[in-house]
Amino acid sequence: MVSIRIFKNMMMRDTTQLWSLMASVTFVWAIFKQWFPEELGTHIENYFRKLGSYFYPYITIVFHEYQPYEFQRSIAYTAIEQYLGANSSNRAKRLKANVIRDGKSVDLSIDDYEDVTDEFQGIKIWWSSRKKIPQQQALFARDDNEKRYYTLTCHRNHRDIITNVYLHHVLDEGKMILIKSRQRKLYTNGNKTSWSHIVFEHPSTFDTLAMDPEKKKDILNDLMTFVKSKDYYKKIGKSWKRGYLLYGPPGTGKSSMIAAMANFLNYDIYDLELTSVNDNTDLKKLLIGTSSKSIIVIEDIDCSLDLTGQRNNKKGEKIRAEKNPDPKKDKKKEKKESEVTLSGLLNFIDGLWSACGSERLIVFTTNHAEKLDPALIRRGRMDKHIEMSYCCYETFKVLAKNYLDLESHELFPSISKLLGETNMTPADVAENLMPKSAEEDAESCLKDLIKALENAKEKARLKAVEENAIDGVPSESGDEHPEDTTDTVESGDSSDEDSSQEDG
Ligand SMILES: Nc1ncnc2c1ncn2[C@@H]1O[C@H](COP(=O)(O)OP(=O)(O)OP(=O)(O)O)[C@@H](O)[C@H]1O
Ligand SMILES: [Mg+2]
Repeated sequence: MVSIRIFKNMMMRDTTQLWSLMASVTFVWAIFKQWFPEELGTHIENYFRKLGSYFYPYITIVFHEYQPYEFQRSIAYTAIEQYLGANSSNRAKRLKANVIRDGKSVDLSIDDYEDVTDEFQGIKIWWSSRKKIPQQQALFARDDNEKRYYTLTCHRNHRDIITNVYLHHVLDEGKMILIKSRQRKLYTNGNKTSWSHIVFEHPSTFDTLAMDPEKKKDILNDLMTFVKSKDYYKKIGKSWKRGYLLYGPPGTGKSSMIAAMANFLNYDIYDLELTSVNDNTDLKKLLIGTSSKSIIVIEDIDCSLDLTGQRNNKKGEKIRAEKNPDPKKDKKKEKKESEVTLSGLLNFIDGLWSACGSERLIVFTTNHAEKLDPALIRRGRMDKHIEMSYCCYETFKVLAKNYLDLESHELFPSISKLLGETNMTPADVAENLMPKSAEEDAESCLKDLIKALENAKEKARLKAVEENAIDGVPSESGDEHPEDTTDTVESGDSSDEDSSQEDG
């Protein structure tokens, strides 16, 4: 330990001495250079450079905070700042603190003029944090004009490993730390061509999401494989993106699943409201403006986009009809607004989408997968189709655990039976499981649910009787299996067979 410290001090002292010697030689040479013919001057300079590199076996790489003509902070500088903050905070003597996440955590980085060492595969690396202060800075001026930079110094024998391996390691790790510590954002296209955002703090996670455990595991595996597959996508010549189609009746957890995905991957969400986008050009502008590590969501795709290429804006129409009773005006507006087409969206997914940015998920949701054009949801565009279905017993067990802290109860078998006989969405089951007053205990919540399931079953039965009567089919009242829609219970496949599929 002591010997390492002595060596380090020697190294740093030698480095400093050699630097000052080199600086003096450079200065003297700058004075004398003008007296030599140009060609001879270049020869002498090259000779000195070789001689210098013989005596000074170190190389230094500089990372500036701002690159010339760039207004954004350099990504490399920011990543190094994070890396050094995380890896040297117990070795550096002075650190800068930045409070993030509404004061809940502190982000550390090494202070100006601080030197720290790092070790990589047995190689020693010296990092320094420096800044250049403009010569004429007002006494109390802010430090906006100060030019900060990091220098990395290492032995020239290790040049290849440092530049090809170590720097990648530093940048990747720095970026990972940055992603973990940053506040995630939910972007919406309030303006026609730009995004506005708020902090994304949806509490949904894969733990709180109730669905068949096998399906959940499959989705988690798919997401984990995706995030680790940068090199694989490159190898197969595909852009690093993946499309998900979430389909199922309202209240089955499609939006909750998107929030859980974002929380799991630490991604931002871009919630794209197609009905407020003017045309394909604006759509492109918006999509190009998205950043990597994000999920681009288009909810209710069947309501936002008509498959003939014209939009069928149900929500928009309703609002317009209320606001603007003049049908002519309405038509005009409709014409103006109906310029985002299916082909525009497909072109984007296939063309620009593939060419710009990476590490993005695009998620479509719909209540009616059968209405969607097969071209839109074919593999390659929507790679994974996930059905969110009615509450089955497995789903109920997750909800009971989350809402009531119950893993088993004598009423569970009755609930399991009823769930097999009628369709109820997880949203409705969750609502029934939630205590409505401080006095209500877990058992009374389960009883509420049983009552609601029995009501739903009865409603479905009556509806079936009614429909059969209209069709002229005599029906036996009582024990037929209810399969049709009621007010609170949606029709559909209540089977919990895994319908999510994955491309090869
Ligand atoms: N699978 C689920 N797991 C846990 N909670 C759920 C689930 N499905 C629904 N919920 C509850 O119901 C509420 C509504 O669910 P969500 O908005 O995710 O449904 P959706 O499928 O997106 O519906 P829609 O098609 O109407 O948009 C959620 O806030 C959540 O509390
Ligand atoms: Mg939804």
